[in-house]
Amino acid sequence: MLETEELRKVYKGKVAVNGVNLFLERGESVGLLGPNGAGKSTTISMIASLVSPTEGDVRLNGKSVLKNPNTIREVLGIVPQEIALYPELTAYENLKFFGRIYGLKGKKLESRVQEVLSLLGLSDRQKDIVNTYSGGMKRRINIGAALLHNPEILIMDEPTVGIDPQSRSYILDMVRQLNEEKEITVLYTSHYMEEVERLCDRVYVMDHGQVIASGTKNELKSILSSEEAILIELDREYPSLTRELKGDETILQTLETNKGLKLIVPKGSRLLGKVFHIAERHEAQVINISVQEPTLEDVFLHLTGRKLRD
Ligand SMILES: Nc1ncnc2c1ncn2[C@@H]1O[C@H](COP(=O)(O)OP(=O)(O)OP(=O)(O)O)[C@@H](O)[C@H]1O
Repeated sequence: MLETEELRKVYKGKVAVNGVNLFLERGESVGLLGPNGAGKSTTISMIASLVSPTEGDVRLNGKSVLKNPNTIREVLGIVPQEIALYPELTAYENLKFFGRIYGLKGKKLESRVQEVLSLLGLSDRQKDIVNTYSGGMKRRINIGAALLHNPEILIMDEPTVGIDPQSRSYILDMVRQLNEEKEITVLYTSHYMEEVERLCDRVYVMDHGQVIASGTKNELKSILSSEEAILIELDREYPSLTRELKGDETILQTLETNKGLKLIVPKGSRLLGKVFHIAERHEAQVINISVQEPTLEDVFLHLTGRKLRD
């Protein structure tokens, strides 16, 4: 349905996107995962015809979007990272304004605004000015603005950054519902791997302007079929213990987490006992120790040597 061909963007000599090939089949929910600065926003801005590529093209049902930018604007809803609303207008007035931009009028506009408000769970608050809303509610209206014209494809640029857990959960459920029930094709950009794991059938992993891996979640995780993670929860930080584990040749990677340490080890290496013993030697108080299957975060770490969020 939608594909990019060797998309490239250079800003004043700096390469932001470097030969990206993506495709989306109708009805799919696809994740675009990568750290800050990976080139995700630039890629989707080119897909939406908001930024012109230095090289490459975007094709919608086989036709060049560069040559016919209006074709994509009609079928695409794009949710930008920044809130783009009029703070002194009510939610209802904002949505009416955006609906008119899409050419909706009269009863059709009114009923579509009410449908979208209900989908957003904000019908009760529609007469309140946007300035009085929480960050999460503003985000929901921002999403609503992209849905008014009933798009076939929805592209979202990190729609849950910096909002409360309740709104986050609401947005994730809503995106799932739009994809599964309304059959909207979704491209979901995020640096939260757990969101991509929850929402998306297929994932592209981007870093430094390039796609470094792609596939279904299981395909990506199978990259790590020879590894597993040991999670150690500690009562506090133990720098000398961390140093020793980082220097241990049988441990592939040692990462500090907010609760303790995560060790990537060869599968079946039975290092649990040894790790426990080392912790004991450093008089570390172990609250919990467990073995975990790889996550998409681990896949990213394996491919780049870095965490998704630094
Ligand atoms: N308008 C611009 N002018 C110059 N450089 C830009 C511009 N937009 C993006 N860049 C640069 O291109 C690179 C990719 O940025 P982009 O915003 O696409 O990444 P991202 O993966 O979406 O990251 P984030 O999650 O922080 O938005 C970055 O190095 C960024 O500084």
